[in-house]
Amino acid sequence: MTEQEDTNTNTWGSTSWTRLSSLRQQSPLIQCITNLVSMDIMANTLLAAGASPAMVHSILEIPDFTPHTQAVVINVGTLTPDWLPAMKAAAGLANQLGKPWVLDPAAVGASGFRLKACLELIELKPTVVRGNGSEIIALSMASLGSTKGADSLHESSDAVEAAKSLAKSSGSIVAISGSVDFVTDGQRVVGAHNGVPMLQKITATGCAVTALIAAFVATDPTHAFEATASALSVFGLAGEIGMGLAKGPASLRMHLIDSLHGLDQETVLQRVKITSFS
Ligand SMILES: Nc1ncnc2c1ncn2[C@@H]1O[C@H](COP(=O)(O)OP(=O)(O)OP(=O)(O)O)[C@@H](O)[C@H]1O
Ligand SMILES: Cc1ncsc1CCO
Ligand SMILES: [Mg+2]
Repeated sequence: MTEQEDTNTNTWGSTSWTRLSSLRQQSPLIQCITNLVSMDIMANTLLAAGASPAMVHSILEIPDFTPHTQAVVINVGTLTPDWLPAMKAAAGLANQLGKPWVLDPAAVGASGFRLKACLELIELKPTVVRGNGSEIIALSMASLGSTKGADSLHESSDAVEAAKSLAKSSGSIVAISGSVDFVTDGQRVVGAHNGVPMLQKITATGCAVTALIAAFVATDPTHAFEATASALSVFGLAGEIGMGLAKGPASLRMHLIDSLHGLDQETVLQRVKITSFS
């Protein structure tokens, strides 16, 4: 994999700023069917960015509620059999209504039950799939493989070929988080370089950035690739600024949310770093 000359950095800065400002103006409603660990940080990340989160996951509410949303996030991090029908109903309805939906295959390699559920959800055509390196490899190979629960045993760069193959077979944009966050549609590959390693020491930051991807895509569903890379970069940038103020993971969590809320145009234009790979 070769990194390309950095000529598009300014374009990506302005793309990221346009997406973040649209998000703040439009304040899209994002339905989150997510794991029990992630609910708080996911809702707070969406609010800080300018979106409206709603943790609505009963199958009885989906026919009334999902049509009013601008995007849906589905995360299998604490999946039990009773939640799966609601996830499928929401994903199916989003698909039918032409709304973007994003899958987070959290800890997909942990069990056959989770893997089968994720493969069934992929059949419902997510707009974007975002996982860490181990999750994308497990999902792409449809195998339990090496995993450490919700944490990754792989570098994100180890999963790029798996991500390209998953993107081609599913038609989804696939994103891998890690030291560089890669995004591919099966042909193009870009890497978002923003972020700090300490983000891994706060639970569910990956889940939170998946929800931010859904919110960015909601503001421009026809450019899901660009919106996904922008969301990953903006979240990483908020982490970098937050890290400058933090003493450890707990205060980083607070400063991450504050920094996302306070991001301004100059900072985004200057510091977003997204490059192309081939
Ligand atoms: N080594 C690293 N350097 C910089 N940023 C990182 C690094 N590893 C992860 N990140 C960032 O941390 C955030 C979470 O990514 P991670 O890959 O840890 O997700 P995850 O494993 O799915 O997390 P979770 O399951 O806890 O939600 C992303 O914004 C990612 O860019
Ligand atoms: C710790 C943990 N376990 C299942 S989901 C989750 C949150 C990070 O994905
Ligand atoms: Mg995860």
